[in-house]
Amino acid sequence: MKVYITRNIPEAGLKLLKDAGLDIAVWTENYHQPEEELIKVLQQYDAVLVSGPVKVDRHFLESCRHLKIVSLMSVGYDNVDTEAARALGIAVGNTPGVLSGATADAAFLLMLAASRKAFHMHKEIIRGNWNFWDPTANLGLELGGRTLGIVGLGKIGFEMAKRCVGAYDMKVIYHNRGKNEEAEKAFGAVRVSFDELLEQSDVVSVHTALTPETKGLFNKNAFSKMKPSSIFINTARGGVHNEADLIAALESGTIWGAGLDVTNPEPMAADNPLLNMPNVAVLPHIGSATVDTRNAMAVIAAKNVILALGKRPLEHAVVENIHLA
Ligand SMILES: NC(=O)C1=CN([C@@H]2O[C@H](COP(=O)(O)OP(=O)(O)OC[C@H]3O[C@@H](n4cnc5c(N)ncnc54)[C@H](O)[C@@H]3O)[C@@H](O)[C@H]2O)C=CC1
Ligand SMILES: O=C(O)C(=O)CO
Repeated sequence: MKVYITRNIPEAGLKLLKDAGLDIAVWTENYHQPEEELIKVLQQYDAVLVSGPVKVDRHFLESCRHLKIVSLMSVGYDNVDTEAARALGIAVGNTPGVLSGATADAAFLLMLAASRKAFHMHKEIIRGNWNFWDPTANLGLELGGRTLGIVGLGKIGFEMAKRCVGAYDMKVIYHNRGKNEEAEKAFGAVRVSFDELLEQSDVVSVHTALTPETKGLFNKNAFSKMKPSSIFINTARGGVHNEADLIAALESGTIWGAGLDVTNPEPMAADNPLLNMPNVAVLPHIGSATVDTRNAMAVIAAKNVILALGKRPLEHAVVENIHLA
């Protein structure tokens, strides 16, 4: 059986695949393989491990209907047409849980960096602008006892709440599809409407999946309901906020600052105005990028491939394997 990997993955995952006797090939070029070329290559493979931003749409899936599994090395699956995969009998796996702590760390880092203008200060030193200690310059915001509003309180949102409560005793409110009893018990988190969350939060941190309902959720209307002293954090997907509206909200002082690990498009252009705003911190989608987490993600993604090819249920399924033994 042959497995194609769309971008090199940690050795722990490769080893599992090799030890299972699978024949593997990895795309190692310094650019993403063009979609049509990838589809052509995949005609020779039984499974694909998607370890990069590949658009697994209906055209892709119909062109690769022989695949037993699309194994994502990510928890997010907004790049996959899951309805088409289900209809075509192609299993889809993902890697939830193991990346929650690392991604919440990135959200926490962005919150602190934006609140103290840290990335901007770093650039100012490089520019030679560290002149003197000024009692009225470079002032940031403190987080102690403030209100954290989490939109999408699932696994990563929970870890973010844990950090903010532990470090700053922040009050947690949340907006979610369902009640999160564990968070209510652990942090006294209170479920509120989306508008209440916007109006009451000092920090709004987004942790939902990108879906038709959450696409562009943070637009001019949403930002207008936030406090002028508030900070917007997005480590979910860039499509959840409208970038032009975010820039306008920051420029007009409608909100105070922002921290982004995800943008739309990715990569962000080097001349994007957000990169020159003092109260904004941007990272290049590195939420899950720690050695331990990427190893763990690679292992799950590899296991899902092995399970699908062995006609067994996946460890983590977005679309379950219908070809069970
Ligand atoms: N920056 C990065 O490197 C990473 C980003 N992510 C993103 O984070 C997202 C969340 O991951 P997890 O916490 O593991 O997922 P999860 O499924 O545990 O949590 C998502 C939460 O959002 C809620 N939700 C979904 N639609 C909603 C809506 N319309 N309104 C309110 N709440 C809604 C769900 O009920 C759930 O509680 C992923 O889908 C992915 O896009 C994940 C990992 C790394
Ligand atoms: O897992 C995801 O969804 C990511 O964005 C990368 O870890």
